[in-house]
Amino acid sequence: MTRSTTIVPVALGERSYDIHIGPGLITNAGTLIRAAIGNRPLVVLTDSAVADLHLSPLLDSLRAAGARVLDPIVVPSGESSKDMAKLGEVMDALLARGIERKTVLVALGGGVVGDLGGFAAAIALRGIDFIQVPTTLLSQVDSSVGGKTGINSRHGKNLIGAFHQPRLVLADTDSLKTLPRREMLAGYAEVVKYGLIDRPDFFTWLEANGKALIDGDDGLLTEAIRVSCASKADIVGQDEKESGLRELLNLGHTFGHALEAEAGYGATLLHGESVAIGMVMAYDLSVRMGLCPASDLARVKAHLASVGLPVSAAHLGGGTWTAEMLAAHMAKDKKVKDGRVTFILARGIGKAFRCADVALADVKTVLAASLAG
Ligand SMILES: NC(=O)c1ccc[n+]([C@@H]2O[C@H](COP(=O)([O-])OP(=O)(O)OC[C@H]3O[C@@H](n4cnc5c(N)ncnc54)[C@H](O)[C@@H]3O)[C@@H](O)[C@H]2O)c1
Ligand SMILES: O=C(O)C(=O)C[C@@H](O)[C@H](O)[C@H](O)COP(=O)(O)O
Ligand SMILES: [Zn+2]
Repeated sequence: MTRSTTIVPVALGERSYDIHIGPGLITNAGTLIRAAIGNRPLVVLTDSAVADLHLSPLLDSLRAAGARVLDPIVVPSGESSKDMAKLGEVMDALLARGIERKTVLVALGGGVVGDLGGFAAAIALRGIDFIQVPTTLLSQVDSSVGGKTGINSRHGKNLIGAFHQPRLVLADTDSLKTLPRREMLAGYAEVVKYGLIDRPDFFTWLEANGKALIDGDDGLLTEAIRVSCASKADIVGQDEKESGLRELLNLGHTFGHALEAEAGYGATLLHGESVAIGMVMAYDLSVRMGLCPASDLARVKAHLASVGLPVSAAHLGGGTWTAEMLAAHMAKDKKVKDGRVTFILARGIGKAFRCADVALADVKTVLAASLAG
């Protein structure tokens, strides 16, 4: 049986790169990396869970292609590794290995390793190249593409970081076979996001095929990853540094990041879960503002719930969270301009748009409704 690879280009002038999507890419990484960037010293950053599952085949492949491979750097799994202390440890480990400007960091893992590693690469020796080898659905459809890198702060999500594009992305669909179901679902929320932003036909396709792809149907998964990456590449290609259009990729995140901040960046609430709840809130807000048909909110909610994603914040915080607490986090969003948060709202499925003219009272009503379930 042929195991074919799909390539999605990201067109960014001299920072352009390819996203390879398909099976067997980790075992073939050495050849693909050499073809893309030549024979350069490599250092792999990964997390402890991914190291146990996928690090050896990657290192074997890099060495077989003749690369000089420095000792890998392994951080603990999970969102808590996206912090200043861990960044310091990674920087120290990179410098201790004697990296040079031509050394390339290879981030093997989910969005945490990609965001942390990408930021470390952006600042090490004032910038070294990096390659993304995403191993979660979320990182294959979203975080490995587009060059947003960074860490969390006690002031909020991803508040410290840099735009730094990878030189290559290798999304090995075989790696998803070891991914826990909860993580598949979290990644699926970001897949749904693309349908809701501007691809209504994709959302309809997901309504029909979502469950099967989460269950691991290879063909459907590859197609969903391809469409997601193409959607993101299209937007990033037009607005690399988020001066406008790219803000659409934040659908559900203004609310979601507030939930994540309040939850404390741990396993209680995964990023994708917060995005699912946040997208429902964004549609709820759009309906309450008279912008979107209530039937579209119902469709979004029904689909997310049907695959097993959370659609309200009722289960979070043990009844102690308030709309005011969450609204305070939102004031630190990166989309704040002149003190006003730009919200990503929708006129329907696949009709997302940016809106800075939102009343705080409406936002608090939506938050309170979600907390009440
Ligand atoms: N830069 C961006 O554009 C962007 C986009 C979306 C999300 N993000 C960020 O990505 C992060 C979330 O990424 P994530 O959902 O991939 O989480 P993650 O990196 O924490 O990975 C999820 C869990 O799955 C494990 N894991 C990873 N690959 C595995 C595999 N193949 N088999 C078994 N276990 C595996 C990890 O060890 C971890 O425990 C958040 O910090 C979010 O803010 C960034
Ligand atoms: O790439 C983007 O742009 C996104 O907004 C993608 C999001 O899914 C992602 O979670 C991103 O990290 C959020 O960015 P932030 O700038 O709001 O921190
Ligand atoms: Zn996200």
